[in-house]
Amino acid sequence: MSAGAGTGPDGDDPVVVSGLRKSYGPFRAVDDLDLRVRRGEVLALLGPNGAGKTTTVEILQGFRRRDGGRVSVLGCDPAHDRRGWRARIGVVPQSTGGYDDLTVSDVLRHFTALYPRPLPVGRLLEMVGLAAKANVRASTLSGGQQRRLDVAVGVAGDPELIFLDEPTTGLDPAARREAWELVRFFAGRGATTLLTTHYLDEAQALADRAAVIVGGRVVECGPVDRLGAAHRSGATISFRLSRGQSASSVRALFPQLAVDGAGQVSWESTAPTGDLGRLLAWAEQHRLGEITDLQLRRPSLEDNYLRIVAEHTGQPPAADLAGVRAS
Ligand SMILES: Nc1ncnc2c1ncn2[C@@H]1O[C@H](COP(=O)(O)OP(=O)(O)OP(=O)(O)O)[C@@H](O)[C@H]1O
Repeated sequence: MSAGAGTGPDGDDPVVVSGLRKSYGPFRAVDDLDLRVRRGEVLALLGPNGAGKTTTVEILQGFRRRDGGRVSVLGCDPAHDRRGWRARIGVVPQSTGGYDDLTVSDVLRHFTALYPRPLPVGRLLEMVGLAAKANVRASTLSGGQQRRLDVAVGVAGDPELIFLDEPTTGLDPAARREAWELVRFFAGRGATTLLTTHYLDEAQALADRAAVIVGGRVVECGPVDRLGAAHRSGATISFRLSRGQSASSVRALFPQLAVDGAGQVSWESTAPTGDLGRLLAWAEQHRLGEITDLQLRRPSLEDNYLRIVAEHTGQPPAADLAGVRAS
């Protein structure tokens, strides 16, 4: 990786954004957005369609002008970027291609020539697993191979900061896993990565932290496994009633529970250990033996994400819409 990131008033953080604003006509697409990406981390940018992710990222890359706010990327303002600054960032956009009749190695020779300290073409080919395709026309590559070439192009200059925009959209499961390995590979080299994705499993697998953008601002930012922790209960407890069994006695213990038409009982518990203890004592008292399908489920990143988005859009989470809540 290239050395020499400057340390300025924002310390060593490669990306520092505060109060960012951008409107399209009367519509405010980015509205007082704050964000920090720390050196060497993978930060996932999450948010529903139209939340303002692409607008923000393109401002950081110097491809769009902002209306207001402060932006520092590798110590520089992207609105006044210099050639040297651009060479230190790598961009893998959502779709590239269009390499026509060039071979894979021609494409990489072309892009590496644009940088002062590029990675050697042979090295790039090996990194992305395309060495065997070096002399093949890029236009004949499969979708997954094409995406790997896109990644190689994006990192040709050995960047300190990599922007990955939905890197695995359209890839089959095996190609997705390979793309993940590439992200890990560059993270392992010390690069900082800003990953935009709609896949929560991808964020979970790759990111150190995640920022959720809703309505043009960051509404939540933190370690992926703690996202939304401040706003949610501990776990969902569920079990199935036996045939002919009534929920009334257990409802006396847990008034918030819901029972669906199939006798599935569930409730959100803020104290799951205590609740489980009381449930087991209830089962013992009623001589129920085994409790059918007893489960304690911690919220997944997806549950937390949907809840955060719901809180900030006023829409119920999709999971609640799908589930049967009434008794
Ligand atoms: N050039 C433009 N002119 C007018 N409106 C735009 C323009 N670019 C984006 N918008 C609007 O700004 C809002 C934010 O768009 P943006 O592409 O930044 O969202 P996003 O979070 O990247 O969405 P997605 O997840 O669908 O890619 C959307 O309502 C979009 O329609």
